[in-house]
Amino acid sequence: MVSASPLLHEVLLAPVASTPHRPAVIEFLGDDRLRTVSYRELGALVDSFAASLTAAGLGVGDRVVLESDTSAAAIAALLACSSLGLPFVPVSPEAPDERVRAVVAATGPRLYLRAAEGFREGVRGDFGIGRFGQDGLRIVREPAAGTIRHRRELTATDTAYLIFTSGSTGRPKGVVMSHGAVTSFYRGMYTQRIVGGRDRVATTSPLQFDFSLLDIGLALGSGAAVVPVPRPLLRWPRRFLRVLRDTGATQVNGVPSIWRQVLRYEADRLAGIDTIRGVLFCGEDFPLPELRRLRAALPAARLVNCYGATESMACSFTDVPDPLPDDLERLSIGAAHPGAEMILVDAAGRPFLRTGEVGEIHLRSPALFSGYWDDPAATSAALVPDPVEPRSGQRVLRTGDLAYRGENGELYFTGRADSQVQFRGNRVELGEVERRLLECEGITAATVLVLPRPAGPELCAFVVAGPQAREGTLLDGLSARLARVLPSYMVPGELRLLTGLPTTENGKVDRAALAREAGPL
Ligand SMILES: Nc1ncnc2c1ncn2[C@@H]1O[C@H](COS(=O)(=O)NC(=O)C[C@H](N)c2ccccc2)[C@@H](O)[C@H]1O
Repeated sequence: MVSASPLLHEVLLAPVASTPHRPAVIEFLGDDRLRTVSYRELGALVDSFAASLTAAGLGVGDRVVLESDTSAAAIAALLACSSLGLPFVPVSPEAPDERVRAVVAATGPRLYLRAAEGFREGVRGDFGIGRFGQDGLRIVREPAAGTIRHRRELTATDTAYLIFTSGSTGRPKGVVMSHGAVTSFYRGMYTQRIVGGRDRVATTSPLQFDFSLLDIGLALGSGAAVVPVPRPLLRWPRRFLRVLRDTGATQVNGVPSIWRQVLRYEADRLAGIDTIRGVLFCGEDFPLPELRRLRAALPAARLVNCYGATESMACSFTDVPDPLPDDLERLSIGAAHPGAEMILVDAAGRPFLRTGEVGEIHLRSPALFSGYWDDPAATSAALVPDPVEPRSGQRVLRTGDLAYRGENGELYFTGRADSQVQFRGNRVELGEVERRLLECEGITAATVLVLPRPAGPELCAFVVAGPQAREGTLLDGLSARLARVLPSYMVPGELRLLTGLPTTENGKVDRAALAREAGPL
């Protein structure tokens, strides 16, 4: 039975009472060593951390920056914050100083919690400093005296966490998620029956990316175990697979890029790990040639395409068709999880139900964010009047994502509204060019950008070849093949073959890095 509580820690710690001895977190320590933390032990750690935070004088609403990768102690720290009404703000140990400084400047935390010894020299402020680990949470610098807060009881509307998204444009935005929003999303997720009490959920995303919070909620709310995959090992296919095998992971969650090198070099070794029975991915399109290779390596696994934005954590879970039809053009993102609804709205702002017509997805959901931290303008641009009944006072999330409704009633994501570019007087959907490139023999991943060139902007394609491709001749005739399926203005003027695509800290293709690498010719 999944807890109906609107508070994050109550939902995720429910198994402490029902299955205290089951593993809550299984940590890979390397060299065949694992550390298992039971639900009872996790609960005790949460209580210990909460006592330390209370003793430090923190009160409801005080922000706590949490710098850590996912671990039993980090999960205990975020649950301890949750139990005291302290919004936690996760940042990665890999995050550059200036990004952490921006988050600290924006949120004014009372406390900066760090897992590892040592401390960033470049981030200063009048916040308190604490360190936490398996043996407890230690305040090494007292937080400054707090403002008087007239709060004692936690409610569903209190803030559980802030996630700063790099945002496709400029200044990072702090997505404010309430307890009620997160637990509403979790309850919608649990209806999909993705994992059960005996599962082990490998999580590969950094804690600053809410995919990690989905994984933690998926596991703990189901009485399963979280298996944090050490981030440095993700770069080495054999080491990544070694973690999955040695921990007995049954569910592996991550963005599509975590599979790129595994599928290119170690598909057979992946196929040999027969404990894996589910994969969930999100964040961007999973290139279909790679998805076919994943399906071939894990024929019995349930593959779930999870779509959504940090402003509602996510919103749909759609099983990948099995078998994958040969002529499949794109994956479905289905319909929103129970309790939420995706509406398509046309350019005039009118909702429509017609099939085959592209509209912008607007999300009606109890899991919507409270707003962007300290940014009312961006908030009102994202939380817009319900297009079905604007007079109702209801707000929906304007996602910026484009999709059409198929004959089966399911939605098909076609790209972001801002990835539609005007190119040589024509409207080009870069995702469409990428999709056509992926249909070409031997290409397993592709990203297309418009880059400035002396003779004017140019469509530049960056492609990755599959293991069998003859790289020497792969690009030959590629433009000619594309010209048969794309209008001439959509055929990239530049084609580059790469061994991999650069990714952001959250694991998505890093378009800015590609643009820098490609630089002005
Ligand atoms: N399955 C998809 N196919 C294709 N494009 C997608 C997909 N999931 C997102 N996206 C894209 O990514 C955008 C959201 O980006 S984000 O705000 O950084 N958040 C995320 O990417 C992760 C998201 N919070 C999440 C966390 C946990 C599970 C699922 C989703 C969406 O608006 C889509 O454009």
